[in-house]
Amino acid sequence: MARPYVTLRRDTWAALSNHTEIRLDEDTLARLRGIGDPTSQADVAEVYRPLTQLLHLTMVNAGRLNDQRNDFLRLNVARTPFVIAVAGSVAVGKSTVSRLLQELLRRAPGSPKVDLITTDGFLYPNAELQRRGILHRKGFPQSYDRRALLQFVMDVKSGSPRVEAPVYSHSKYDIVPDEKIVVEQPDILIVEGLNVLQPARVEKNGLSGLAISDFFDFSVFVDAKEAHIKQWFTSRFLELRRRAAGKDEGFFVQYQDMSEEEAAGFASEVWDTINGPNLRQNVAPTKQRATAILRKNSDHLISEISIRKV
Ligand SMILES: Nc1ncnc2c1ncn2[C@@H]1O[C@H](COP(=O)(O)OP(=O)(O)O)[C@@H](O)[C@H]1O
Ligand SMILES: CC(C)(COP(=O)(O)O)[C@@H](O)C(=O)NCCC(=O)O
Repeated sequence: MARPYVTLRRDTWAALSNHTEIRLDEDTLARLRGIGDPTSQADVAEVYRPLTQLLHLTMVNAGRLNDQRNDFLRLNVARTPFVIAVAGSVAVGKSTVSRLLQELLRRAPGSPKVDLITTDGFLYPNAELQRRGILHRKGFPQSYDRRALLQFVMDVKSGSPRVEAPVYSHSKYDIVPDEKIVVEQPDILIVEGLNVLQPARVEKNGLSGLAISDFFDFSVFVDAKEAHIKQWFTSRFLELRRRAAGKDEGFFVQYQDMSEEEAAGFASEVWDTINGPNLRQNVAPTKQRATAILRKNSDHLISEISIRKV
């Protein structure tokens, strides 16, 4: 049976890259890594350099096609941003992948302006989630203001000069009122989030039939076995709790009185009741929609890469 993907082992993938020097110094890499994420210089060279090259060639050719199409249509419009999505479970390491791609793409020929936004800014505030009875469903598709997110991506992709996105704080566990991220005509926009590859819903009114994924030029799904991701989630929870020790503000203060075992048990329960079901029901089923799938083994090491060929 024909498959739309070509799947390559890491060493075969690494050999595709020419030896253009895209390097990150150790301090920069340390700044980009998420909590508990061991991404190394070897990963940059073997996994992210070929991915950056593939992204860059896709971008250059998409830009050319757009220019020619606009000429044909006699449209006098500027080039609009190339949009890259990064999808995958909670705690799989999307943020590290997104921040690395941002940094590496900034170093690509022409030094493009690369902005990054996370979809958590479009979560409904806790008070609204509570009103809807879905506070225990944070991260599920229905916990986002999907219409506002779609409008945001359409506005950026259409070349609007200035577009604002709301901001979520993990430490407050809520939307930060009055804080905004401003996106001003980047060459590349990276959109990171659990549900970015969800297909369109059929709505009764308004923007029916469209999803943010209709505006992506390239998408990456970060994949791993659920048992490993749960382990990373639990370790991160314990680490964040440790870091909150002695502080009197922030979401993790409430877990200070628990023993390590109780805290691990609590994280495991959050996984089993919220993030695990969300992964299985909503996130994992969108994997095959991605242009690239990065498969991680138990150590976060990317061992296999699949790329859509048709
Ligand atoms: N409770 C938290 N407190 C502070 N930072 C957090 C918390 N949960 C997640 N993060 C950070 O937020 C980012 C997004 O986390 P998450 O949505 O789980 O995606 P991923 O781990 O795939 O990047 C990561 O950089 C992570 O380290
Ligand atoms: C904020 C998130 C929903 C992820 O948001 P994303 O940027 O992927 O849209 C997730 O990281 C999270 O914190 N889930 C919380 C589940 C819970 O503890 O209720």
